[in-house]
Amino acid sequence: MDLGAVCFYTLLLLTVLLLLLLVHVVYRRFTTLRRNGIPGPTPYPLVGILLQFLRSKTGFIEIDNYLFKKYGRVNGYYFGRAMHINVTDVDILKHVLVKDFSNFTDRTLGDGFAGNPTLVLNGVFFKQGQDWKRTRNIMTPTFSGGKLKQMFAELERCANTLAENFLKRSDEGKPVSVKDLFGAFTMDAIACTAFGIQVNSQNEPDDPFVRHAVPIFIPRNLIRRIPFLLAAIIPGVSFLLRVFKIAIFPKESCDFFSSMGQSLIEDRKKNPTIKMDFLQLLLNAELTENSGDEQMETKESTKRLSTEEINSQAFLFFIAGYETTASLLRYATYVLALHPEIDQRLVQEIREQVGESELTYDKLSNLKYMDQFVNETLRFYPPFARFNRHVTNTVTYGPYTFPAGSTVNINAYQIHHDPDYYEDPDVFDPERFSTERKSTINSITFLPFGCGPRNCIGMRMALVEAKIALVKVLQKVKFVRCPETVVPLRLKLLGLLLPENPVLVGVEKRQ
Ligand code: HEM
Repeated sequence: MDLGAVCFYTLLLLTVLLLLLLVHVVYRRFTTLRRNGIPGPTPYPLVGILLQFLRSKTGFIEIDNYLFKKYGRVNGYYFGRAMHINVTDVDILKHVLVKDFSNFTDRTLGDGFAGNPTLVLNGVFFKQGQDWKRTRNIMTPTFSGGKLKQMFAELERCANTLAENFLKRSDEGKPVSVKDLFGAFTMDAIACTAFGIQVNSQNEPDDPFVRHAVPIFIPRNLIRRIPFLLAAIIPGVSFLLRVFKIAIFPKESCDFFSSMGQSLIEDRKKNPTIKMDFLQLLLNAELTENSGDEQMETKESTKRLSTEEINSQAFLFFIAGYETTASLLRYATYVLALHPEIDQRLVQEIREQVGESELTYDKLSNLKYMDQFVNETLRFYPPFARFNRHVTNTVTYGPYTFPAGSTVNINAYQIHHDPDYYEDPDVFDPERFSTERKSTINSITFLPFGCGPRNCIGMRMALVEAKIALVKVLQKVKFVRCPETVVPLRLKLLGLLLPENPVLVGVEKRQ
């Protein structure tokens, strides 16, 4: 055999060996879950369930339901290369969210997230490990009941504008897309509570704040999602996203909020104010920690947030609080349009407890039926219905081993509609949350704000904001079902729970 042929056959052999090695590595990867006792569908090589996900009209409502029915309360699948484990078992949920929190501290952000600017990545939602803990510890006091009380007047001002706007729409006698009005309200509310600026997005949609905020929440079409989907399949794509700064959040909007926050912070530092917004509260936390002693300073600096970090938190409140709270209000009005008897009870309670008098924080806290109604709305339609935890170290629960690096998914929508956890789960019944009955609900199965040390930091704020809006609006108008109201709602679940079409209801002036 001549030298050329020897080289050719050696190369061929090496190529075959390399291919076999690759097949072996891919095979090992895509059988990891099964080898660890986690049942699930046989994955399509490289893409996992990605194609089913793209085809599905209801997103994870249908997919998770199918997996649960076929494989049980702990099941696994692959999204691209990533290993995912769905859990609806209460005991394991308790371990993941609370008891073994140190092994589940972080969220899995996904490879597609790498290209986002630091304004986004510095937000507490996205931070990891010790850095998350430090940030969360500094932020927690800013959400106390006392601080919220001080923001009450601003929230009330925004809610008054909202009620007036609904009243105007009642004169028009046309179906109303309630999300548009509630979205503008939550935007105003966040602008004043997070940044301390008065925006009237409810009546001035051309305000620069509004113009830059709106694109953040418009879902990307398939073409624009391709780079992020590729990152889930092909190793190395996330590196390219980072290098070329290809971000899920629109760059222009991020730049706008980054420089706006920066100049607000600088301005506040130069001209101290007694404003009571999150920006100021975080700045106060920074100043309180500043002892003036240089040695101390270095030690203490781990306890403070940098200007850049403060800016990121204010931006995050906006991302986390805008769509979620507006969604809660959208679903609440939809329910009221279909259930006039619930509307009646709410209005009666508002008349008895508030009447024509001024609304206060304490009066709001005394609205018991309102609280039951809001909780049941959050159970029935949890706005942020699917969240996750990253598995840091391999851990075993009974027959299941969760490999390090995999992701545990918690589908609150599915858990809230599980007949083993809620009797007649598809019946809307605020009485489930009455004083007598609510103790029968296992807290780990009510997850609209997540659970454990990494739950929603804005929960109290969201509840106060939503309840003020409902009181003010229901004092003025009534929601009714109209021919354009779609019943039942068709929903899609990605992380947020969204209706397929805008929710349209009739609005009538309350007599
Ligand atoms: C009805 C409205 C809201 C709902 C349903 C909601 C729901 C959630 C959920 C499910 C999580 C994940 C929890 C977990 O992983 O266990 C979360 C996290 C978070 N939410 Fe909310 N949220 C709402 C409003 C707000 C508001 C108004 C703010 C801020 C002003 C906010 C700020 C945050 C932050 C910062 C996190 C991340 C916490 C961390 O990682 O430490 N949320 N939210």
